[in-house]
Amino acid sequence: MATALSMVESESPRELRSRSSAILCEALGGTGKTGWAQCLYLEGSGRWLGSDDDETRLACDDFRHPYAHAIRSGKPLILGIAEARSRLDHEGFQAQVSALPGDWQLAVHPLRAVDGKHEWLGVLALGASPAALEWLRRDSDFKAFEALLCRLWARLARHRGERQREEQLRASLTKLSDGTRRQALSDRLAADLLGDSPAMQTLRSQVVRAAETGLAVLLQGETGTGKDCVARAIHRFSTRCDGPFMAINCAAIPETLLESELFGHVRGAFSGADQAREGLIGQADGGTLFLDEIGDMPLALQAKLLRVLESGRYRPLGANEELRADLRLVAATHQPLRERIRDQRFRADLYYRLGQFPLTLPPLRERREDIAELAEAFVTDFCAREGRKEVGITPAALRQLRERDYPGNVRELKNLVDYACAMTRPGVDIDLAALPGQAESPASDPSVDGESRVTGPVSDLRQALRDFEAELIRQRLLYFDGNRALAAESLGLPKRTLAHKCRLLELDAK
Ligand SMILES: Nc1ncnc2c1ncn2[C@@H]1O[C@H](COP(=O)(O)OP(=O)(O)OP(=O)(O)O)[C@@H](O)[C@H]1O
Repeated sequence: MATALSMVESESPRELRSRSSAILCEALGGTGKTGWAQCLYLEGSGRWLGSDDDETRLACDDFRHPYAHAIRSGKPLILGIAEARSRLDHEGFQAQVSALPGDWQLAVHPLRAVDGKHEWLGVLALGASPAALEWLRRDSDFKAFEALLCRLWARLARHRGERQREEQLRASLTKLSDGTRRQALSDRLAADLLGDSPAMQTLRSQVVRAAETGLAVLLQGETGTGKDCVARAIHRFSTRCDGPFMAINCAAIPETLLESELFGHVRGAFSGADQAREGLIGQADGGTLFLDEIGDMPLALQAKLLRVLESGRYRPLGANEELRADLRLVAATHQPLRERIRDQRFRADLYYRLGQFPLTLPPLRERREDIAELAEAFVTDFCAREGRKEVGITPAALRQLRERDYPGNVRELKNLVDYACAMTRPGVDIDLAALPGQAESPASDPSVDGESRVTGPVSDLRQALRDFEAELIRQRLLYFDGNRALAAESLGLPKRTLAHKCRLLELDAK
């Protein structure tokens, strides 16, 4: 009963084999010195037998060991150890029996399931004196033991097989659902980060991956490629989405103010600090801190930022105590940070810490196929913003947009489309003439006639250009109701240059 219980309590075929071998060794003579027993298992493919104790593999069609004979005949066999040593020269088998006394015998019992399936399980190898083996074979308990072993083994093996299959299924389901979930997130992201080019698809799936982790993300890309959009998306798709998203442009804030903006200060920390103020690091606790233009951060602050990233601790200006903040950092730059490191203007250790998950945003020139989708979306946005009926873009204008260069990337394209929308009569499709720099094209809007035509025969090119320039600026000023800032922006000119031209051309704002 104790033997049966010990076998029944086995939780795996391997454990059952080990317990059974120990029980048999003991039955054959106590400590194992007078008996040897081993259960070999038939590997899943049915091609070889293996031992739990070592790496031994014994092929079932290799008759240089006795197990192949027992499996082949389906019957137990018995042979003297001395004979086995001289006749059966399989290396693995010889290693098994080399330590057994020559006057012992080896009994091999093929084992198969005793249920309807009769699957082969393995073999039971017993070494002992002929008398001990004879006694064992005659013992009715041994038959019961063998039957129990086969029954339990088959059940455990099947159960295990099912469990493994279940685990595999679960794993593949998880994988599948992970994949499906990520795809769904990527698709959702496509509503904000437009573009169907392979580069944008890759970027969106990287954003989803980055959002899943808590790693610091470094966004690198030219101006206007969408770094700000990506930083916000990473926050929105992360587990921190309910926490704050704090953003700061390190280039836009004077060096002296940047530290207190980031770290905060206590009352009286510096002259004018009549109130304590929490910095952005503290405010971003539980959320995301987005540091734009990180390449412009002064070296002294870089060291302090590194400390925040390494330890989660920071000290507000003038404070004695350190505070803790749990935040994810997303940093962005259009600068080649490696060059800044070479120039010793950026810390290499911070660069590597920031770039735990580096992401590079492709410039628009490398994904021209996205221009049409972007332009159409920007027209739709404009119409919605201005409460206008939705319009399209003519094929000629679209072709022109695709062929242009955009050093300012998507931002430049967006501004251009906004301008073209503004220059087009409501309800009319955006045509070539509405795009800046389209002097020779027919105008879709009478208001831009003056911009797009050089009238009369030209006998003096300089004068014609001056007239054209004056007319163009006059029209723009009219269009923007005399607002020089808007007119200058729409012409890609600094405000001061436009003012200068107005003076030269004797144009007034009104
Ligand atoms: N893939 C995109 N789909 C839709 N809009 C985009 C995309 N990429 C950028 N934009 C738009 O272009 C403009 C500029 O984007 P953003 O500010 O994110 O660029 P940036 O790389 O952060 O620029 P900078 O380096 O100058 O700060 C924004 O209006 C943004 O909404």
